[in-house]
Amino acid sequence: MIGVSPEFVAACERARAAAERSGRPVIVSWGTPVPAASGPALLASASRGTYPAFVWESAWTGRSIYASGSALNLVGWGPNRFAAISHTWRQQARAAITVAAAQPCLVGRFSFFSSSTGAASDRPDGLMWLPAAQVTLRDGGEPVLTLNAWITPDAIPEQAARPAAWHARRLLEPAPRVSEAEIAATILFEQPSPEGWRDLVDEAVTAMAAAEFEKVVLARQTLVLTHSRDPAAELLARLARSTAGGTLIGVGRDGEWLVAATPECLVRLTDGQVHTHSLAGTVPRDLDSGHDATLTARLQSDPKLSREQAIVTSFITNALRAACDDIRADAARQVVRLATVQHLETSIQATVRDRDETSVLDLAGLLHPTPAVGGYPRDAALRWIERREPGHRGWYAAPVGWTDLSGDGEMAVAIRSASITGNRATVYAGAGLVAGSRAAEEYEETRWKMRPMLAALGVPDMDRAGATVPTLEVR
Ligand SMILES: C=C(O[C@@H]1C=C(C(=O)O)C=C[C@H]1O)C(=O)O
Repeated sequence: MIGVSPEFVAACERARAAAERSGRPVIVSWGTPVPAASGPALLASASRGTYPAFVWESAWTGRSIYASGSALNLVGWGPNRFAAISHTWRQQARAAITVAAAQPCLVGRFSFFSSSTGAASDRPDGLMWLPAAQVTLRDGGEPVLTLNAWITPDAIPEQAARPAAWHARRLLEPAPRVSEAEIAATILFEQPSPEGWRDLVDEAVTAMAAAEFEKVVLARQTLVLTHSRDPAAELLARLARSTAGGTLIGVGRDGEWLVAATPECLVRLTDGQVHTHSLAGTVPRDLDSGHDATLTARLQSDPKLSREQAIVTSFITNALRAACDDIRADAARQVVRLATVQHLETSIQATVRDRDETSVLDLAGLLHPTPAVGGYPRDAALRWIERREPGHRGWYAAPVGWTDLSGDGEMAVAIRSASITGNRATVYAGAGLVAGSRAAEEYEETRWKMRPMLAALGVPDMDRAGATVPTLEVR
């Protein structure tokens, strides 16, 4: 049981004095190792309830973050939302007071599209926040609990320290077990319908034949009614145990959850070094290893899939030029194998030119959306998506992640994702279209991509169920 740590209260008093001197509120963070904390328990604690929640289990860096509550929200609107939040965070970070083992970070997510005028809808296009309490786990390291507060000149330290201590207790106290019971969920509808999908793919292929654009990613949504008591917590627990693969993400804010198990990293920044990849081109997996290898060979040799992925590589290397030098794309492409699909991947590295002025958020702003989820040329493809794709993308295929006080961090692309409100989940998947794409094949591809999320939600696999329907032979 954690009370309000006297050391944190003392740090809040220091921050108050600093805020009084400067006339501006100051971030204060205090940290302590919590050796007994475990990933699955933290996942369960962070994902229940209605408080601001952030869960991150990175497949790329091995870093996990479990966070509860918010000490400070940064909201941004419009196409400039990444740079605006980055700028404000940099100012806050410069004055921040960190004590002991503190590892504060800003966490959150962005929308795929932005309102051009700002404040056009009630949901900000970008929302990142400093959690009240967070536990960070790194491969091989001890879990560290960090308490954060934003201290104004007139704050009373004992009071200002309380929310962080309360959220820390919530994170570290054992949560009730997430139900392991068989779950069930029902598909309500698909958007667009299979026929609508066919028409849209044909329309996109015609637009590409008329050279309006070279590639566009068309997405569809499956709306699911879940019968879980706590859908986000149960879904995250199931995805963590499943073979879905990728980085596990849960973002709970304002009564809505974004949940993803994504293979796609938008960008990572560590000490001025940029890591990213172009991930595109898809074939399914097969349980039979011989057939699986044949599919991999097709992935590596099909000129259409190669083209789809090369467009992404060249876009990323060009976009990074605005802030980076020494941009290198690996000569050899890799294959990323997931539970139901496999993709082509090219690793890309670069060095940031001005470390003081470039955070992982600025880099995300340069890259989003890449042609892996938007299209190429970008503006023409995005205009087509906005006009023709039914339903809003919301947080789907958009940046989500974290950044620390130095601007380092990880941003993922929220694909293989679902958004959950109450007992309704919307599952998203898209497919890259180029000249020669066929509607039926692309539809199948989106079904494979949705499968792990639908399975974790409890939607039965109708293909497999069909195979087990008993048959009576009548004579
Ligand atoms: C758009 C999605 O995935 C993207 C599209 C891919 C493709 O078209 O082959 C492959 C990987 C992702 O970059 C999605 O999963 O929703």
